[in-house]
Amino acid sequence: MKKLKKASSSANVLRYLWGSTAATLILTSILSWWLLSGSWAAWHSARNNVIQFDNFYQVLLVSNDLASERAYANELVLSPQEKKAQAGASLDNSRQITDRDLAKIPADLLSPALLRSTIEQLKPARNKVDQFREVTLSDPVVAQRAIDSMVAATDFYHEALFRRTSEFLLLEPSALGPILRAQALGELRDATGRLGAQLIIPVATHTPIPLGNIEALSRGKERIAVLWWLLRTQGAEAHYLPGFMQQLESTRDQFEKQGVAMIDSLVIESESGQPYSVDAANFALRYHASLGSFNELLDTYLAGVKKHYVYTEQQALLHLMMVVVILIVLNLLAMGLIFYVRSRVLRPILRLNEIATGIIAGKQQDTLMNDSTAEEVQELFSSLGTLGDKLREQTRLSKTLQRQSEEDPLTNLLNRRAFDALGGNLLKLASPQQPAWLIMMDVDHFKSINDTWGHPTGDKVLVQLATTLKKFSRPGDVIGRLGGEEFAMIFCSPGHEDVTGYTTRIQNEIRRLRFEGPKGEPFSITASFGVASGWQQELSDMLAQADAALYEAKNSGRDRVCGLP
Ligand SMILES: Nc1nc2c(ncn2[C@@H]2O[C@H](COP(=O)(O)OP(=O)(O)OP(=O)(O)O)[C@@H](O)[C@H]2O)c(=O)[nH]1
Repeated sequence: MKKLKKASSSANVLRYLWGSTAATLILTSILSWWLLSGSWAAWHSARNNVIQFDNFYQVLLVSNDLASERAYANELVLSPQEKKAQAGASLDNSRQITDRDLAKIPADLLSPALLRSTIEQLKPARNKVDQFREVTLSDPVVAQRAIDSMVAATDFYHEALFRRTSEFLLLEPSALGPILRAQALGELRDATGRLGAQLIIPVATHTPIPLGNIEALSRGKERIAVLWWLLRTQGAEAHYLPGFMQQLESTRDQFEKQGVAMIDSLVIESESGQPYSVDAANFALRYHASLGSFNELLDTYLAGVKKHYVYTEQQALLHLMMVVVILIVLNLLAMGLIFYVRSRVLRPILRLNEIATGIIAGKQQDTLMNDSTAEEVQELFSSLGTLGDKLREQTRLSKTLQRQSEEDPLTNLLNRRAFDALGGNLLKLASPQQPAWLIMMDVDHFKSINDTWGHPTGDKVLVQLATTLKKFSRPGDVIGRLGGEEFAMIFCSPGHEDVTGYTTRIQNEIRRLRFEGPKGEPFSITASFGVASGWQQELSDMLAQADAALYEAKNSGRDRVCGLP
């Protein structure tokens, strides 16, 4: 029962270990998933921001290119004959930039159909502007048409841009601020360009500015004021674009002082009927120059935001990789620890338990251990081995001592004390049907053997007698040397016939024994027997009875058995 309990407790320990391993695996997987999903989401969002903003950058760039191209187109329309070639070259250069950036827009950003439509809108507008490569402005209506068709082509593209912006924001709401502000910058560039366009024809034709243009100027200024206000509301960009606000203010200052001031004075001149203080070509050039910083402003903003998004993405990726590496290391450590404890500590301890159980049961145990066992457990193995050796030595010693305390050293039969103890136990098992029989035996004239042949010869006789008694005894018989040349046997037997036969066989055997003196002199011996039987009585009483019978055998001539019923 105890053994079973020990075996099941060993199995339990292993079960608990596997249970803990499974629990650790599940918990670390949940923790890993939780940590990884957060880092993954952060990285994914940062990466999305980079991609989306990059896409938006492409689309916005074309808007900016178109605004710029419009300004060069205005310059060409208004330029005097001698400057036509230079203005044409600048316009060509600007158109190349627009076409290059348009070609770069991937099909999934703006549909090919939409791009085709933009190009189709652009082509006739450009053709109308190209009429002014050779001829100077003569018909203001034709010139206005050329300028308006360029504005219409830009408007068409802007519609597509707005649609795309709202799609971006749906995809990645976290980029809302930067994308709206970038769009506002693009709008600002466009609105400031359109403002100047309202004055080009009146200035070129030296006519008052029509009311419609004055209203358009007023709406344009309001639009620009709203855009300036919107751009002041900086979000997180304030941290990673520290010089941007300053650049914004200086751009505004430059535009107010040069562009807006020029427009305002032209409007006053128009309303007061004065001639314009600047000719159309100069106006176009100077106004275009006052818008130069808008392109830089947009470039600074877009490049800064993109750089920030790329940096954020790199940081998020680094964080994600660190989390992955840490989790892998942690998982490996946890697994390693579990397997270390299992193979180097737990299994050896279970083996130690087996060895200790074996030692308790008195079995010889093999205390060899695996080299990979933990050092402390190895020491335990070695100590247990030593303990086992010592216990076995102790057991052997105590067995020897016990045998010595119970044995007669000459004949190896039980001594008197052991005979009394074992004989007393046997007597307790006796019953009327199976009484105990006690036979006392004493060598006849043993003194004369000693005297005649010497003490060593007497010893040999005693040893030979002991051998003879053992030879005739049965398992369970208790045989002892009571002292000197006196021996006794006690056993249980149902009837005296058996005892008589047994005693006679021993008596005859002793008679047949042949001994030699120190010089080979032959002699033989006889012995006298006293028998007693009984149950439920003390051994000492039976010994007294047998002794009395032995006394009788001695007195009645020796070499005989007395006391049998
Ligand atoms: N050799 C030897 N002799 C022993 C030992 N123990 C006792 N004796 C001797 O045994 C002898 C016993 O002699 P007694 O008691 O006179 O008896 P006995 O000579 O046998 O005479 P009966 O018994 O009357 O026949 C003594 O001489 C003891 O010294 C022993 O261990 N070895």
